[in-house]
Amino acid sequence: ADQGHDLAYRVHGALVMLVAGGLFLWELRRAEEVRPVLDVSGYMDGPIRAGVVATAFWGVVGFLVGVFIALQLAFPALNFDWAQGYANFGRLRPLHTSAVIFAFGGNALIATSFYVVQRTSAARLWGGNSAWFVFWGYQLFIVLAATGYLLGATQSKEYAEPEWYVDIWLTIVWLVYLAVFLGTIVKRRQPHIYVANWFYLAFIVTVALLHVVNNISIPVSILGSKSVQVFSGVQDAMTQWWYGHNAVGFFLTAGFLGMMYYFVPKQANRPIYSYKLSIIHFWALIFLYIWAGPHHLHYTALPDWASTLGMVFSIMLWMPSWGGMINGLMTLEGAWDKIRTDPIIRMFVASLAFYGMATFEGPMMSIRAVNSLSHYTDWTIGHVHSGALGWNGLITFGCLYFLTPRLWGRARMYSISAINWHFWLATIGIVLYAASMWVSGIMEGLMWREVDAQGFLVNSFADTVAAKFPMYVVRAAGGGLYLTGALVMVWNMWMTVRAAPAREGAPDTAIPAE
Ligand code: HEM
Ligand code: HEM
Ligand SMILES: [Cu+2]
Repeated sequence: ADQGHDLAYRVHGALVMLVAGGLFLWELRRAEEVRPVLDVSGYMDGPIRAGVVATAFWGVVGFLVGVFIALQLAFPALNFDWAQGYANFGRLRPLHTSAVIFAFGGNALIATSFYVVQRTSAARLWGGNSAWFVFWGYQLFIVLAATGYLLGATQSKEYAEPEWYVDIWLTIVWLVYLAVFLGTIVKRRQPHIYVANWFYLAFIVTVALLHVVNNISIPVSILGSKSVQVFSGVQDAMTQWWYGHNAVGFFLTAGFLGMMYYFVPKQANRPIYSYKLSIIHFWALIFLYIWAGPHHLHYTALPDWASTLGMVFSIMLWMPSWGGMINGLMTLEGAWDKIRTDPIIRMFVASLAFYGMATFEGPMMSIRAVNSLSHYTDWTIGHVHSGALGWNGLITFGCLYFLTPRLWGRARMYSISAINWHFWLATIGIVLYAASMWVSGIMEGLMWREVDAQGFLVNSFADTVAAKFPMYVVRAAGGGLYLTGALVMVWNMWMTVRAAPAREGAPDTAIPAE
């Protein structure tokens, strides 16, 4: 904190010092305390409750920043002069992407994976308080990353912006996460390893690998935040998009499929449609995803063959993706009426529909001819958000509605009609977001390539920016609706914990496996 070469490093030094000091005092104060012996047969749900709260909290923060940067794009005056260098679009954009993917999505994944692995293994989380370390260690990572962006510490790799010391910290937290998850599986009392755990495990292992390889860098000084990448030029670009694409594939897809495979059958009260299909599409998905990264680098210095390879694997990826969607949707066979009566099921179904849409659109955009139109345009942004808001967002909301009453001993959510409101606010928000971005993306793509009879470009870049204004306003409005829905959810969760009727019967015990 005292010797750091730059502001971010010094602030982070002070922050870590405060956290360490606080922990020291906390440990000291409980040193004399007699601690109750934990009920060894019960599940460890404390870190999951904390994770549910953190998911909702970071979700609201991330959506709020999303709406604000959407407004900044429509109304550039919102890049206030007094906030230049801290809260302009360039600083806030990575804050948004990390808040929604890693803070909102990551907390949802950690919390649900801890819930699912205990229930399906009939075992308490392995490693004593390690799960708490994972939870708090991960929050510290989020705070270091977020404050780092505002203070200008970034290695400029999309979705991997944090600097070297934050990366090292995340690696430690992540390895403990892996140990807790694997340890629980090893000590399971149910011989079978349920398929949801396969997806979660693939997510944890692959993200560890991606994170470490993409962040190999040498710090300029041990007392400063700046570091230099080991790879350079096109190798660096390829490593980055191998990482970036598989962050989508394993963070936003495989992990969330783990959620899907537990919570959709549970909420529908039906077995999954096909166990065989789940195994086939699991192996196909993880094998194909790893090769598709070059579709982010079409028409660059990347060799043609690599770009073709990425395109071919992306197109093949359509099949295992839809395998997951079909397996989720068909689980409702015989229970389709629930779509009408149960808004949580409706959220899951809509989420799977958006997953299907995004994984059809992605392979299409990976075709070089299509990409030459879509790349650099808002079409990509629309694709991202139909996956992120539709698939990741809605399935997470469904899981939060499933978990909140169960984790706080309530019979049900406080208000079912508020879930309905949330569903419609979110769905209309997504439709406005995706539709406006399709229009604006295809429009700007076509305007950029329009030439007159002499072969001169017809439109200046500024013309295309001006033409996008109405679509930017519609996108911001869609984001506003989505954010409002999330606030309704937070209110509903709060009221459930405070005022919903208590659940009858015994609390969960670890036998038999659910
Ligand atoms: C209220 C909801 C949201 C709004 C209004 C919003 C808005 C935005 C805006 C304005 C951008 C910058 C686009 C640009 O640079 O042209 C962006 C980027 C991005 N957002 Fe969101 N967002 C929202 C929710 C989410 C969620 C829930 C996720 C993920 C789970 C997400 C993931 C991303 C990603 C990955 C990018 C970067 C896209 C790229 O570089 O291609 N967003 N968002
Ligand atoms: C079969 C599945 C998928 C394929 C083949 C695919 C393919 C693609 C392609 C070709 C691009 C545009 C690259 C460019 O022009 O720069 C892209 C961008 C992106 N996709 Fe997908 N996609 C798939 C599914 C998804 C899903 C389900 C999500 C979200 C949950 C997602 C999130 C993203 C993000 C965040 C980007 C923007 C990356 C960036 O430039 O910052 N994709 N995808
Ligand atoms: Cu990709």
